Amino acid sequence: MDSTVNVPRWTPKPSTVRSPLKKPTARVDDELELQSMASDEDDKSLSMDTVPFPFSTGFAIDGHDHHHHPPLDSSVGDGKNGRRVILQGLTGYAQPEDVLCVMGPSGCGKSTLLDALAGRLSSNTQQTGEILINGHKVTLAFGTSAYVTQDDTLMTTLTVREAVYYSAQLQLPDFMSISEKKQRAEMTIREMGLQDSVDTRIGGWSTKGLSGGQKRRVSICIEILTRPKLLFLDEPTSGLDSAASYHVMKRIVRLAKRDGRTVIASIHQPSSEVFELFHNLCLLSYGRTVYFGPVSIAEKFFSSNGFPCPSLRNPSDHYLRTINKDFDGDLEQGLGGFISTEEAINVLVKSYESSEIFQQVKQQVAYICEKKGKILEKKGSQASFITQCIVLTKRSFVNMCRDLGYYWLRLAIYIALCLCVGTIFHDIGFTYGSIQARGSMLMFVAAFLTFMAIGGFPSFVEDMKIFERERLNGHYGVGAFVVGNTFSSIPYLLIISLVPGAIAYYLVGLQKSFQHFAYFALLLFACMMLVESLMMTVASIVPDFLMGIITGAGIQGVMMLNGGFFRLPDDLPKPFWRYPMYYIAFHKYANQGFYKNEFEGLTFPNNQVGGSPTITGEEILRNIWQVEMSYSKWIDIAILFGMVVLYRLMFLGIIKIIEKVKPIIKVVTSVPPTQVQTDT
Ligand SMILES: Nc1ncnc2c1ncn2[C@@H]1O[C@H](COP(=O)(O)OP(=O)(O)OP(=O)(O)O)[C@@H](O)[C@H]1O
Repeated sequence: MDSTVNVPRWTPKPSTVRSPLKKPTARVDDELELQSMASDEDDKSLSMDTVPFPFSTGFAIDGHDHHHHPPLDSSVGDGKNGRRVILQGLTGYAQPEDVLCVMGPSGCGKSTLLDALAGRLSSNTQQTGEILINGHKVTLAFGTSAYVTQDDTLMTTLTVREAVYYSAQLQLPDFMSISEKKQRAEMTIREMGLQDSVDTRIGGWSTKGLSGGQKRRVSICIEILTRPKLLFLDEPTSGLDSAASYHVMKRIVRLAKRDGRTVIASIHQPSSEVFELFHNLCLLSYGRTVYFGPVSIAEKFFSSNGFPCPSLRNPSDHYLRTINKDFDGDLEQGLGGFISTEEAINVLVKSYESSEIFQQVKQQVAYICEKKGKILEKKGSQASFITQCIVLTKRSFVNMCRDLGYYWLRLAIYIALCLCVGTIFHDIGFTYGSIQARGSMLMFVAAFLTFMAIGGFPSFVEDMKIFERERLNGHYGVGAFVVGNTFSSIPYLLIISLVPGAIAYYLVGLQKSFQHFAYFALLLFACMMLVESLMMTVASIVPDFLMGIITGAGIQGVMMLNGGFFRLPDDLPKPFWRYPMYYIAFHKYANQGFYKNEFEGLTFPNNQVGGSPTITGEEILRNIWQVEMSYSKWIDIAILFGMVVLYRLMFLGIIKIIEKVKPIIKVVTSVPPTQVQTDT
């Protein structure tokens, strides 16, 4: 409870509702009313985290900056004629204890508005105008607000209880006991009506688990666990039946009321019961505001403009019917005959702009901004770094264990491949020909077995998606994610280095001592970790699974080609391939480590004419494979482990850089309002 702001409530009680068409009330009256209403709640608001959330983004449609705070505009490049406007000239606000409902036809810009408010617009979108929290500019991503996005990005292998409980451990403060965290998780699950499916796995494309509506509720559960001060919900009721929608929304409204939270929700088709739960309504049509104000007077606004709600129709259905021009059809306008939907929208937009409600909204925005409450702090997770690391390692371990595609399928294929290697190179012997066979076999293990790590890429991408969502909502830091992801994979990589490695090693009949096998398995493990780290780095830059696989395979292909087997090191063209690429490719160290481990100490018959009758392993390494003999095989393995650390740090660094650079790009690409107007 760190920010305490005493904010007057603006929304008039139903008895004091003024018709939008009545003469505007003087500002001083508003203030008096505000003050008196505020005093009713003084005690309560002083003890709560309250976050008035005025948003005022973009520019005036007529091009004049006639608002104290420029309104919102958001546009996106259409690839041909400059920019396409998604939102124009929106002004509004949201305040504690209230739920602001954003409604409009599909594609009207609801999600874009929520993204703009939450500071999450994609980089190809330009935004102008101001978004202020308590009168201050605040970046809302990374833990300052919670956002339930339209798509449910959840860990599909976990049960509902596990997903919510892990999340509780990640987000709730360390001073809360384990049982308190469990209790909070259970309570939130019950609040969202999921008590009957607590032990059901969430499920995804491969396995059916929860229904779409149940997943929606799990997503909401996870975000409301910490009772965030500012909550964005993008279509929280999609996929829910009307009763479930009502109960879910009622609980969210209760959360807002009881804890003084600010909630902004976009919604498609609220039943009349759900609609009545909202306080303020922001009705958008093709990026423009048709209405922003109390839900209770929206009906009057529509009827006064000639669009009264028929007696048996749900008001929200009526509003959407009136402002959806995607489908042809004329509307009846009062007694004035029929007009097209486009005209109806224009009438409503113009009427709203000249209405008293709009004046009040602007006054309210100005008032909240003048008051300048406390700056909304970034809270994020309150669990310590160590707790985050432990929980993420556990969660990721469970996920890897249950996701067949992550490691188990790879293990099966590795076993099959190693059986192939073991039978093709079976009992390799110590003939002169076995020198080449040994080299090829070891190179195959170093390059192709590790290459198969790209098979896990789809799972990496899923992990990254979940990370991105949780990171933006401030559930944990990048460092904890990297640690969790690294440590959870170690046991699996050890298994797939040991079991298939042993099959190949002993079937082929490489050096017999255990110490040699241990080195072989350890080197294979280091290579596997390295390739995984490389692929995670690729996933952080190319978070698309097809493009990522192609990129990862390409990088590895180049390294493999350049690792000193297909072209001997001395023959590699100097400027690029020999220096520096040969030293960057991990295959160099992998091949040389395997070769030193196998050839050192062995002697082979020499079939070369004119030479000595035998050739030692060291000579083979130096003269045939051109291995660097100035350091031991343990240095090769140490370099590989060093590369693992470096790649993991690169992974961490890239995520951090992307986080830092994205907002800068946004600022650089955003244009002043007048320019945007020209574009439109
Ligand atoms: N980054 C973007 N690039 C291109 N077009 C975009 C982008 N973001 C939004 N749009 C376009 O803006 C319009 C509004 O999209 P938005 O997702 O905000 O609509 P919505 O009201 O939430 O729709 P729905 O209710 O169907 O989810 C759409 O036509 C969409 O194609």
